[in-house]
Amino acid sequence: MTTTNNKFIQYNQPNAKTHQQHHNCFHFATNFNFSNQLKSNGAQSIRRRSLRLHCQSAATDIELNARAAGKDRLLKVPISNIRNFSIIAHIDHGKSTLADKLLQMTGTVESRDMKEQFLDNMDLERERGITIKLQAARMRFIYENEPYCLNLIDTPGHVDFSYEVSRSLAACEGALLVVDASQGVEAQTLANVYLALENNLEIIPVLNKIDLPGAEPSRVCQEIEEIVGLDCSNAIYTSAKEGIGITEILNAIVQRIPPPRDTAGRPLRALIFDSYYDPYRGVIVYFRVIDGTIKKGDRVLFMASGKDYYADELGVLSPNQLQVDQLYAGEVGFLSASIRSVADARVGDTITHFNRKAEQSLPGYKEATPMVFCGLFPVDADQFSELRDSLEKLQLNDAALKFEPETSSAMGFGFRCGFLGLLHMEIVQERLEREYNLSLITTAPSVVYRVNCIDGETVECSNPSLLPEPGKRRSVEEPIVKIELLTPKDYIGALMELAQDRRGIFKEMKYITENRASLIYELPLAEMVGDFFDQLKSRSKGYASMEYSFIGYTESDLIKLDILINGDRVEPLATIVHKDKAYSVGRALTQKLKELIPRQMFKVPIQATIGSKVIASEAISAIRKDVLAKCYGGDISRKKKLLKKQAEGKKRMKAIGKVDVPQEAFMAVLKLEKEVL
Ligand SMILES: Nc1nc2c(ncn2[C@@H]2O[C@H](COP(=O)(O)OP(=O)(O)OP(=O)(O)O)[C@@H](O)[C@H]2O)c(=O)[nH]1
Repeated sequence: MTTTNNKFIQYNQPNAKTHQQHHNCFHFATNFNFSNQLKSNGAQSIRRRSLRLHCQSAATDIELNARAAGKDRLLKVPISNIRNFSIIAHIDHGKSTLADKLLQMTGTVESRDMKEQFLDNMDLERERGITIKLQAARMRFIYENEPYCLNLIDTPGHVDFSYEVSRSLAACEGALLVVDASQGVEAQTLANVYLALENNLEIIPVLNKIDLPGAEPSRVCQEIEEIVGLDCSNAIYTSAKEGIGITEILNAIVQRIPPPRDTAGRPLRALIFDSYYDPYRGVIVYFRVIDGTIKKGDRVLFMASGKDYYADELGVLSPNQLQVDQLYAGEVGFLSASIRSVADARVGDTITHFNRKAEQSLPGYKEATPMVFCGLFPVDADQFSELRDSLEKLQLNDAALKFEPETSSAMGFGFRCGFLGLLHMEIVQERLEREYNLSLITTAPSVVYRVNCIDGETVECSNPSLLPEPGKRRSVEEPIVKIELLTPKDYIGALMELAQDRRGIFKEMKYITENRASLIYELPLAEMVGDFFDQLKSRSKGYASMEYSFIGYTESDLIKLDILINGDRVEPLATIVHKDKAYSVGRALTQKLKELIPRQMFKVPIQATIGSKVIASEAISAIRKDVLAKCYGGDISRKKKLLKKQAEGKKRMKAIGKVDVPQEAFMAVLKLEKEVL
């Protein structure tokens, strides 16, 4: 890279080293990181193939122009020609398809080998069809014969990661609000728009999927105006799939989104919006320079973690990493500095110079707080140390993952792990099983309770089996969330019933359009962990959407329900329930366990208890070996003798026998019948 002056930056061809390093990065990312650039295009690479065919026949002048520009990695733009933007959308409204199309139209992504590189690493995201982590891509676009640099900062599409969404929005000046024209505004669209408005972003409404027969872009425009209060007179109608309206979007980004402010002379402040761990280079930090400039080799300080490093590598994402010597206010790039764990360079932290510190860090930094906990135990006890190593490796790349050893007489040695939410939990579990080949038993997720003890101490309890005895506790508080449900009016009743069943407290209902209503409830997080979302979807035939945020702790009448199998207390099956539901949950849980635990050679009683009081009980009858099979007809006394002998044998087996409890049984509490809850 050569520098001209502090407003003009020129990037030369990437050097061979960068390519090699980059290749390594992708290769190893399979094991340690499936996020970031992998997502950038990998998840959509299959779709992209079909898009490519379309493009070949429908290339416009602008597209060809942009493609030519994209091939040329030389980039020299003044700050007034930089645009930083994000795409916000509800899941499945077409954000990834559109991002793909933008990359393609600007010639940023086109070579086939790159697709192949991306292709195989994305199993988890591809299967789930969701964006898990964010990433960024730099595009070059020619507008009125002038080159522009458009930085797309992607956002994850799930509420578990809303903090990351807020940080990536804080790194932008504008956002495309993509709404499916056949569906309309959904809860998550709303939540993300509010985040964008909080960050003062210029929002460009984009009505996608206009190729669908059911698309009603003008109705949806009206809906956006009514609900969000956003002027939609200049909304852009697109079909990301068919490549319609893409050029209009690129033009609008240049015309409507303001360029970054030129604050290159100030002390350095760069906002981290993503980071991931690369086993060779350490943590790779993605950031947006808000103020000042950063040079390769600079000694930088991460203000929240207090750690300092020398920036060994500095570069831009196009979307492959290209090294540069310097980045200025307004630009988006990456750095690596042999950082050992993402915890040292967290999303939301501010990078400044060690020797010329910024006075204040950028606002909005938050530590990730796990909301949901569960126990992870290796099926094979020998895998305990492997499990610990794998969790440590995952943690290098995931600052939100927490874990500590847990021992249980029923399960042996394992770990109690904390996650941002249920999706985060599932991702970690799946990665442990797929990438690290571990076979795990997972216990039912629990939230963190706050127990006020009689001795004045307050303890946090994320493991139901460790809830202090009733005699020791004064009160128990549980986390409460505020949920907003958006639903067509036909399902209001069904959803109200659901929220009320889950101890929800009704707060507000309003019709946002003639046909759709918004319902606001406050309800315990514990009631949402589990099948709440599935229930929401099934009761609304898939039409309702939801968004939630944590609001605080509230005292509740909670008790611990224990489960005894064959007379033994099984700690991982203990659960904390509201007093009013204890009996019905106890009954349902014992029945469910009876279904799930296979029959043994002996009779197995299953009991639910509160303290020492049994509140429900079931029994799994024994498998009876047909000891009479060999007695053809004949003597009754001989038969009786054989049966008696069998009964004695079984008694022995019961005494020494061990019940095999399958994995599903540990999740039984999440699968209780609707009427119980
Ligand atoms: N008919 C039609 N389908 C589209 C269009 N854009 C996207 N889709 C389809 O809609 C589905 C969801 O698109 P995605 O791009 O994965 O949606 P997303 O918003 O990125 O979803 P997440 O990654 O989960 O956040 C895919 O099956 C796309 O092929 C469009 O313009 N028209």
